[in-house]
Order: sequence, then C-alpha cells, then structure tokens
Amino acid sequence: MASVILLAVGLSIVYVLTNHLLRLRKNVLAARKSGIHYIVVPVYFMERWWLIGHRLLFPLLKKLPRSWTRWVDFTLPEFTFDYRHEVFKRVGHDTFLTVSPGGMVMYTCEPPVISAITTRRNDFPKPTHIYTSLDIYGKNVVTTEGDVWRKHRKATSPPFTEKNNHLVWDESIRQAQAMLSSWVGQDGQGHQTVDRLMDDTMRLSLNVISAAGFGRRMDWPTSETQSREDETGYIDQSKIKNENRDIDPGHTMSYTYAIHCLLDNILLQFLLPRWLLSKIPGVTAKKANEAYHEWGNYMRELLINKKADIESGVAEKETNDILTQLVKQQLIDTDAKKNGQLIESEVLGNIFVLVLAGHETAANSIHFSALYLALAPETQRRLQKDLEQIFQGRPPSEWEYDRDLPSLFGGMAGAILAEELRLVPPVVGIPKSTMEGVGPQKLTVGGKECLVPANTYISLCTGAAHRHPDYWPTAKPRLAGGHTAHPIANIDNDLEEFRPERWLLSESPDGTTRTADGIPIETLAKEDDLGVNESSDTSDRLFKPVKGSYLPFSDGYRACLGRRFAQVEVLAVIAVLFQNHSVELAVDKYATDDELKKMNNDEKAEIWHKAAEDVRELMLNGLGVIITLQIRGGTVPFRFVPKGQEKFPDNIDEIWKKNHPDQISNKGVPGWSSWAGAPQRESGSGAFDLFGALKSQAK
Ligand code: HEM
Repeated sequence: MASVILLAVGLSIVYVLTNHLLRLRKNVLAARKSGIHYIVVPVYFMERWWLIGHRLLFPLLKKLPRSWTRWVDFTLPEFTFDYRHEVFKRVGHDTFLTVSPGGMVMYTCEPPVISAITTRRNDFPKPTHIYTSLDIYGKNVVTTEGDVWRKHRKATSPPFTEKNNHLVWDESIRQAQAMLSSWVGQDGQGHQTVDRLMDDTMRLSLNVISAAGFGRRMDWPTSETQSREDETGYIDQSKIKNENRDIDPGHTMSYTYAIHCLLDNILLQFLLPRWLLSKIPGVTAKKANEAYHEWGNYMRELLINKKADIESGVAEKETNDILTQLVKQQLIDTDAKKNGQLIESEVLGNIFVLVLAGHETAANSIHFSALYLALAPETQRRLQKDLEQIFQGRPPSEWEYDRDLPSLFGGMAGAILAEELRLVPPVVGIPKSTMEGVGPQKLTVGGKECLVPANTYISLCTGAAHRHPDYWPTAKPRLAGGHTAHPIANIDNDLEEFRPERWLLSESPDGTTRTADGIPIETLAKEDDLGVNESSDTSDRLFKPVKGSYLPFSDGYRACLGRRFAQVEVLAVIAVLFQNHSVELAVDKYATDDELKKMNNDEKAEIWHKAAEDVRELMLNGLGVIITLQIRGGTVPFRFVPKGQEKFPDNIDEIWKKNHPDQISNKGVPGWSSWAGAPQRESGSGAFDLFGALKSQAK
C-alpha cells in the first residue's frame, strides 16, 4: 500500500514538473519570437501562492547563495518601484519580458511604448480578472473592458463637470480649514504634534467625495471625539461624529461609521467570499460584514430618495453632485429605456469605485506633498510667496474657483502636486495586457518592430518612467541629508529628489511664479463620448513631459476619470494649509520644545537631521501597495505652525551638510536588494551585482 502511495506521489510530482517545463518551454519560444529582451524566472508574479507566501520564504531564500536567488526581485509585485529606473538600466532595455511557466509579463518605462499601449485600447486591454474583487456592489467602470466598459464610461463621465468641480473646490476648502484647526489647536499656535496626517487626509478626501459625489456632507469630528476608540475598541472614534445621533432609522451604524468600517477592512471585503465573512467569529469580521450591508443600504436609500425627489420635482434644479447626475441620466432619463443604461446595482458599483478610486489617491497626494514640504523648507517658503501673490491676503471665504484655481494650477502649488505625483504615483504598475483573447500584438520596442506574445500581462512602470534620465531635464543631485535619495537609482542626477522647481517654466524677478491666465480647457476626445481627456496633466505654464513619460493619472482611453476632481481638491487643500501656516517635522523623539528653544542652529540641525533621516528611511523602505502606494511602515509626526514662527531655519539641511562634509557621498550601494535586508548605505564593495548575471542570461 505504502509503495502505491509513494508511486502516486512520485508520478504526481513528475507530472507537475513536466507540465511546468513544457509551459516554460512554450513561453520561452514565444518570448524568443517576440524580439523583446527577456529574462527567465521560475515563478509568475501573479501566482496566488507566491503573492501571499513569498515573504515567508525570504528567510530560506536568504540562506541560499545570492547567485541562485537573483530572480526573486523580478517576481516581487513592486520591484520596478523599489529599484526605479535602475532595473531597466541594469537589464539594458527600457522594455523587457519576464518568462515563467505561469505566464509572461512585459515591463516597460519606454515612453513611446507606453504611449502606443495606452492609445491602442482594443489591442492592449486591461487584464480585468485582477479587478473582480472590486465588484462587491456591482460591475463598474474600473473593472470592465470592451463594450461593457464603454457603457460604464459613457454613463459615469458626464457628471464630472466644471459645476461639480466648483462643489469640490468649496468642500475641499471647508474641510481643509476644519482639518487645519484640529491640528493647530485652540490658540492656533500649533504647539501640538500631529501624528495622524495620513488618517486625517483620508478623512478629508472621503468627506469631499461624499459631499461632491453624493451630496452627503460629513463634518469634521469635534475635539472631544478626537482619537478615542468606540465601545467595542474596534474603530478610532475620531473618524466618526455623533455616532448615536446620526444612525438613521432602520440602520445599525451611522453612514460615517459604515463607510470608515467598510474602507478600513477593504482587504477582507476583497479577499473573502461574502458567505465566509459572515461566518467568521470576532469583532473585525462581524463589523466588516455589517458595514458592507449598512453602507450598501444607505446608498440604495439615497438612490431611491434622489430618484423620487427628481421625479416629483422636489430636488433642487442646480444639484451638481455626481450621484444626482447619475440617477438623472441613468435611472430617470430613460428615453424609452435606451440601450446601454446602467441598472441600479451598476450605479451602486460605480459609486463604490468612485469612492475607492477617488479618496485614497487624492489623500496620498496631500499627505506626501506635506511630507516633502516638511523636508524642503525653502520650497515651502516659495509656495507661500506664491500664495501671497495669488490671494493678496484674501481669506479662504473669499477665494474663487474661476479666478484662483488657474493661478494655483500654474504656480508652485501645481508644481508641487506634479512633482509629488512624479515621485509617488499611486499606481506604480498600470496594468494592461494582450489577454482577453486579443492575441499577439505588433509593437515598436526600442525602435524595432516586435510582437508582444498573446496572454502577456503588461505593467506600465510609472515609478521608472517618471525618473527616466533620457526624458527628464536633470540637475546635479543635491544630496539631501548628505546621501543620495535612493541607494542605487539615479545617483548622478536629481530625479529621485523632490524639486518642484523643475516644473516651473517662468518666474517673476521677485522669485514668484507668473500666475496663469487660464487653466487648460479639458479637451475631450471626439470619439464615443467617453469623456477621454486629451489635455495635459499639468498647466500650460509648467514643464510638459514627453508623452508616455509621465502618467500618474494613466493616459488614453482608460485614463483617470477624476483627474480634474483630484487636482481641484489637492490644490485647494494645499492653499488652505500653507497660506498662513508652515509644516515642520516634529522632533519630539529627539528633543523637547524647551530644549529646542535653547539650541543654536548647528545643534538644531543635528536634531532635524535625525528626524529627517527617519522620514527618508520610511519613504525608502516603508512604502507599499494595498490599493495605492502609501506609507505602510509607520507614520511621520508633524507640527503645523503659524507662518514666520518656524523653529528651524530654512537652510537647515545645508547647515547639517556644511558641518558634516565627511558624510556627504553620492556613491550609493550597487547591490542594494530590498527583499534581502535593509540597504547598506556605506559601501558598495563586495556587494553582489543583482542584475549583472541576468543581463547575460537573456537571449
Ligand atoms: C491624485 C489623485 C488620483 C490619481 C493619481 C489617480 C490615478 C488614476 C490612475 C493611474 C488610473 C488608471 C488605473 C488603471 O488603469 O488601473 C485611474 C483610473 C480611474 N480613476 Fe483616478 N486617480 C486619482 C483620483 C481620482 C478621483 C478623485 C476619482 C473620482 C472621484 C477617480 C476616478 C477614477 C476612475 C473612475 C478610474 C477608472 C477609469 C476607467 O477605467 O475608465 N480618480 N486613476
């Protein structure tokens, strides 16, 4: 009996291995025929067991000789962001394939290739199978392709109007003022450390999309509810306000609580089937399941009420939130039930993805902009000078969308947003494919005619394209903090550094930017009413990147629907935060306020440098993707202080560098390997060359 079992096990192993080898052979032949540079790896990065379990294998893999494990980097979900343009430089090609038994992936940071792929929508569709988990409320514009996507896109793009952007502007200003007040304290002096910037910007964005998206205003929590846990210990009560009072009849949670619970547990919602989630014991699963139903029910009620209000003529004529427009156009203006209208579950599905796509991305931009500005006091002063010129002392209550937004867009605020998105694009690998039955596709790669094999997963590598030295103007590195911003990438130039000034084309003699005469009109592609915006991502007054080299909002037909929405929101918030205040790194870990007061600038520079190093380390090793790229490994504490009362001089980094000439190096570490351990900054000697062998292995 035992021998039969052994034989069966043996045969199964042989079968699996043979199967793998045959599939690998087939894929290698296709890659060879493609004419595209390729690298053979043992695992397909989308393999479920690898996605979930690769970290568990790291301790074992680290024990093996490095030359056996060079492939690991090429199978990690975010390696093109971890290594940035360096991957492509060391591989020697701006576009390459990885070939494994499980499938092929084409990585590219080559602007003409990216541009061709985003333009040829039918030839390079999105691999929709990776999005199915986003369908929890219904099919939608993000998760579909082909004709179904066209139907969703046609339905969802009309509500994104200039009128809606006015709502976004007003609500963003209102929310940003409330957020700032909660940070600077009762006396407005900002003696308190804020360590919840990421959470608060998320809340702000969610509140903006709730108001401008569904006409549902959410208020900032009062100071009594800041950072208290609810009775179950489950959710931070600072996220909700007046929970008991706000629970609508027939509900068990308030709307605000439901949306926070839903989004806080988004991975559970995506990964577990609904029947399983409802059966798992424990407060987290229970609340997650409850929140799913509660938020869905709130939104269904909202849909029914909106529909009834519009039909009975009760609804205000000038209601420009997205949901009202969607209901009007999709559920009411049926026009004898035209073909292609959305059904109710699809409207709900779209509302959900708009919340999801819209809140985290915009929140990240505000959060990272503040973080970079805290590290760059001189840039912050420039921004403030610009804001002085734009607003001439007018308070936010007197700001006007039509007059002030173009100036923000074409000035330092616009440059800061553009630069932040260049460095930390929320989607680091925009997915395309030759799947969905489209077959092999001709494509010019590296100037030569190639054939992308069928069933190839394609990743448009934003992190690398945004730092491609052949396509971006570069300057010498400024060596922030005394060493390169990234241990291996772009160590000879400043593309890893935050320098919004690179976007400014015109400056006034006094150092402020010339304000723009107008914001570029959204130029919509004629074809199909799909709301495809052909205008540039940045103002006409700012540097215009080569097509395909800058795609924080993606490009072409599947480009972001909420681009203008997000830009309006982020610029309005930046303006509110920095008009009269400055952001500084909180250094509580290293010195008290009293100690700091007694220090001279040299001593302050030592303290500031330590706090800055913590942030830079977090930006290097603490970023990760769940839905979007975010800081996952900790939080950065800040202080917002009145403008002019900053504790550190603007040239604080320069002071530190002047005092430490010996520690300034631009050598980097050639063998830096993110999965194999923390980067060693000091020396490159003896470090293994991660990509060297792979280069020769190809072809
Ligand atoms: C800074 C903020 C934002 C950034 C950087 C951003 C970026 C992106 C990117 C890269 C894509 C393409 C994703 C892919 O192909 O997989 C995308 C798609 C999309 N975004 Fe955004 N987004 C932002 C804000 C928003 C906002 C505020 C909304 C809505 C309120 C929104 C709605 C959408 C939708 C609906 C799509 C899918 C479009 C389609 O496939 O036709 N986004 N966004």
